[in-house]
Amino acid sequence: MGAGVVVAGGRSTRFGDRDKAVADLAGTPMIRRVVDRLTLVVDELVVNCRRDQGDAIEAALDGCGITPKFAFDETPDEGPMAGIGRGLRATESEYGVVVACDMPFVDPSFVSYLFDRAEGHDAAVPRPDEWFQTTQAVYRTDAMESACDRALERGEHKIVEALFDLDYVVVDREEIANHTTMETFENLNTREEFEAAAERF
Ligand SMILES: Nc1nc2c(ncn2[C@@H]2O[C@H](COP(=O)(O)OP(=O)(O)OP(=O)(O)O)[C@@H](O)[C@H]2O)c(=O)[nH]1
Ligand SMILES: [Mg+2]
Repeated sequence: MGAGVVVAGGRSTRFGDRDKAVADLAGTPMIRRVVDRLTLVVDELVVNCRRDQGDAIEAALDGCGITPKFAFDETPDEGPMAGIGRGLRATESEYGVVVACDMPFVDPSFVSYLFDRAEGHDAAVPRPDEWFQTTQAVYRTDAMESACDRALERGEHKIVEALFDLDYVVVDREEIANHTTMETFENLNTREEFEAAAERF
């Protein structure tokens, strides 16, 4: 097992005037759903967010299986890659799974499979289509943390720019299909998507 790093420092602009991380999704804050799935397969938990989100997220996670460690953004709004680097830096494990706070269907058994696939490499990243699912991927914590720093120094903000600096394993569409369903990657951005997803819990 390794660390779970939940990235939650976004502004939820497509969602509206509230922080989607703690929005009530069929009776449970969305981030709590993510964390409750992750705690089945990690032994350490870090939440990355802005300092002003801390109290609400801490309340949403009250009583969950693993007491979260908070890794607040040094500078807000630097993008998810900065958040990933910040979160990974706070971990103690060799490997960590990064999951966005808006992926409430994340499949714990698939996360566990990603940890196995990353062994001996710097990362295991699903690629179900042309896009890498960098916010549901396992990274060697120290390697990705420094790759994020280097990318930021180069003025790059895309998570793949950090990934491309690493020895990474691609988990392709067929391999994904053998271990989970596409639902694991579903991320909720708008209130419409959120309300439609709530019906499925
Ligand atoms: N730390 C940090 N995390 C971020 C930042 N931007 C996005 N994220 C996180 O990255 C993940 C994916 O981001 P989005 O789906 O775009 O979420 P968002 O930015 O809150 O929402 P939009 O404003 O609608 O784009 C979410 O878990 C966000 O919380 C940021 O600037 N800093
Ligand atoms: Mg965004």
